[in-house]
Amino acid sequence: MSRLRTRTRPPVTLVLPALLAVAFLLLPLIGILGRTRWSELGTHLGSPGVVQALNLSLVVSFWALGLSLLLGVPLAWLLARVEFKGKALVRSLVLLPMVLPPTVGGVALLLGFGRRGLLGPWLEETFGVTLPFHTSGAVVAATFVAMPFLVISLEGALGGLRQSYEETAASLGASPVRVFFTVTLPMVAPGLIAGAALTWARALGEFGATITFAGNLPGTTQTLPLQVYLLLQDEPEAATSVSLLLLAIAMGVLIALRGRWTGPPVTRKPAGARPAAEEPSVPASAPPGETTRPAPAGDGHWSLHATVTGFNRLTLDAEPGTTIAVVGENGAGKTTLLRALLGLTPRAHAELRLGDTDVTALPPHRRQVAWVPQDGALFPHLSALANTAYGLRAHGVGRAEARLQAQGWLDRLGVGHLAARRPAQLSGGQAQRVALARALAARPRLLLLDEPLAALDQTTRAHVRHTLRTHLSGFGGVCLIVTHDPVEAVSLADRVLVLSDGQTLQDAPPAEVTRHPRSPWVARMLGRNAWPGTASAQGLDLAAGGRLVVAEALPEGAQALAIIAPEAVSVHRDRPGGSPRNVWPGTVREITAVGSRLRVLIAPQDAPDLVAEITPEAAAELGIVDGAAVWTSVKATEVTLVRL
Ligand SMILES: Nc1ncnc2c1ncn2[C@@H]1O[C@H](COP(=O)(O)OP(=O)(O)OP(=O)(O)O)[C@@H](O)[C@H]1O
Repeated sequence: MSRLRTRTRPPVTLVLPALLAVAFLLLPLIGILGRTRWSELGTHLGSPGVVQALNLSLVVSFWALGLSLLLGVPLAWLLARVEFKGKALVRSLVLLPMVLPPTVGGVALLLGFGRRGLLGPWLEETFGVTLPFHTSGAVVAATFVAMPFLVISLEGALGGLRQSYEETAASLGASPVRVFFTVTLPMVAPGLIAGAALTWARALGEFGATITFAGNLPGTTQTLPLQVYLLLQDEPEAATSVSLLLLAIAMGVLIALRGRWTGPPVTRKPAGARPAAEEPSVPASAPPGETTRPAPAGDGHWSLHATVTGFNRLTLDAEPGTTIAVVGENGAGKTTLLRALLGLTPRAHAELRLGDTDVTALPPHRRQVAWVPQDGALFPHLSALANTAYGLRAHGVGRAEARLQAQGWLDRLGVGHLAARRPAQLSGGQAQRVALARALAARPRLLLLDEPLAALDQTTRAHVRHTLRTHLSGFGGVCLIVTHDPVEAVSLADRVLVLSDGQTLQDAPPAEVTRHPRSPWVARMLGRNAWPGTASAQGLDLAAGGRLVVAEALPEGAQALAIIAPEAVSVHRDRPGGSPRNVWPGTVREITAVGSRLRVLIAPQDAPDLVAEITPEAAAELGIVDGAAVWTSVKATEVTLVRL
C-alpha cells in the first residue's frame, strides 16, 4: 500500500519544506557527532562526576517510571473506560506538563510541594520529607513531566481495544480487576511498553523542572542533563560526550519503538472473521464420535424468567434446556436484549431469575450468564486451551484442573488437537468452536450466542450447526441465539422469538412461525412471500396495490398477511388457462440458486414482487433469464392468511 502511494511524484512545494525540516532536525545531531572527541569519550564518560550523575539519572528515571506506572495506568484506564463529568478537564491536566515550560512546571511544583508550598509543610511534619534539594524531589519533577507520555499512549491503546473482549471475560466470571490484569493489560501491552519507554526517556532527559524544583546538588539532584549544562561552561568537550550518551539512549528508545507511539494501536484480526474455508472444520483425523460426543449433563437445570424494560419491553420464560432463536430486523433490539440479560447496558434493564436464583442485582461477572459475541472474541494472547480454561480459573478452579477440564471441552467440540494454537492460527469455524467450548466450560446458567455462525461459509456453517445442536442438547440452561439465518432459527431452536422495536412480535415453535409468520419481515426471512392487506368481499386488497383471491373467508375490513410459499408460485411462458384465479404478467428481475433449485424474483404488473421457486430444468424450458416476460399464477388454496 505505502509503496503504491509513493509511486506518484510528490509535489516539490511540499517536498522542499519537508526536506528543510529534516535538515533542521538533523543538523544539531550532526554537530554533536562531528564535535565529539572520540579518543576522549571513554575518559569523559568514565569521570567520577559523570558516573555519579549517570547513576543518579538512572535511579531518578526508573523511580519516575515506577510512579508513572503506578498512578498513570489507572488514570489512563479511567479516561478510556469510565464516563465522568470533567473528563475533558482531567485530560487537559494530564497534557499540561507536556506543553508547560519545564521551569514553570518547577515553579508550580515548588508552590505545590515545596517547603512553603501547599503540601510541603504537611509532608515535612508527617513523613519528615523535604522534596526540594532531595533526590525524591528530582523524582517528583521527572514524574511530573514524564507521566503524560504514559497516560496518553495507554489511553490510546485502550481506546483501540474492542470492549467485547473485556465484556466476554466478565461474562465468563472474571471480576473487573481480574479482567484488567488478564485481558486488558496483556492486550494493550504494546501501547503500554511504548508509553513506558517514552516516559523513561523523558524522565532521563528532564532538566528544567528538576533544576527549578529540586536544585543542582551533586550526588543528590544533579542528574546527567544538569551535568551537561554545568560541563558546557568548564569542559565543553566533556559536555559533548555526555550529550552524545543521552542522544544515543534517546535514539535507542525511538528505534526500539519503531512507530508504535505514532502508529495506530495494534489490533489483531478477530479470529471469527477469518475465512472459514481455509481448513476443514472437522479434522479428518478426528475420531468419528469426537464432534458428536454430547456435553455432560452439567451440574443442574436452570429455567429462565426475565422481565426486560427500557428499549426492550418483554417478558421471557423458558424451561431448562430450551434453545430460543432471537430474530428481528436490524435495530429490533436483539443485541440490546442480550446485553440487558448480561447486565452490560443501561439502555435496558432485566429482572432476571435463573433457576431459583434472582441475579438481577448481581454484576455481570457473577450472573453466570456466558456470552459468545459475534466474532467469538477469543483472547488473542492466550492459546485455545488457556482461552477455554479462562472461566474455570476465574471461578477459582486450580490451574492443572482447569486445563484438564478445558481440554475435555475442546475435545468434545472436536478442536482438542488445536489446544496449543493461538486464535490467530485458527479458522473461523475452529474459532467459533473454541469460543463455544470456552462459554460452556464456564458452566453458565444462561448461554447467549450472538450470530454464532454468521462469519462462516455454508459448508462450515452446516458442520458447526451440527456441533452446536449436539452440545446444546446437553446444556442444562436456556440458550438464546441471535440469528439472521432462517435455517439456523428453524433447525437449532425450540422456539423462535421475533422482536420488533424492542417488543415480542411472536414467540412460538419454528413450525408455527414458518406456517403463520406474524410479520412480512419474518415471512420473508423464512423465504416466503408475504403481502399485508385488508379483507374485502373479493379477497384481500393488498396494501401495496392489487388484489389477491383467497380461499379462506375473513370478516371484511380485517387486517391480514397473505403468505405464499415460493414453491406454490407457478411460472408460465403464456397466459395460463384453467383454475388459478391469481394470474399476473410480469418481468424476471433476479435469479438465484438455492440448493438444487432456482429462486426467481418476478415483478408482476399489478401485484407486489413475488418469489417463485422452480427447478433448473423448468427454467431452461421456460427460457427464464433476467428481464424475460413471464406469467405467474397462484392458486387461491395456496394462500395462507394470518390475521394481524
Ligand atoms: N449504545 C447505544 N446508544 C444508543 N442507541 C443504541 C445503542 N446501541 C444500540 N442502539 C439503538 O438501539 C436499537 C436496537 O439496537 P440493537 O443493536 O439491539 O439491534 P439489533 O436487533 O441487535 O440489530 P442488528 O440486527 O443490526 O444487530 C437500534 O435502534 C440502535 O440504533
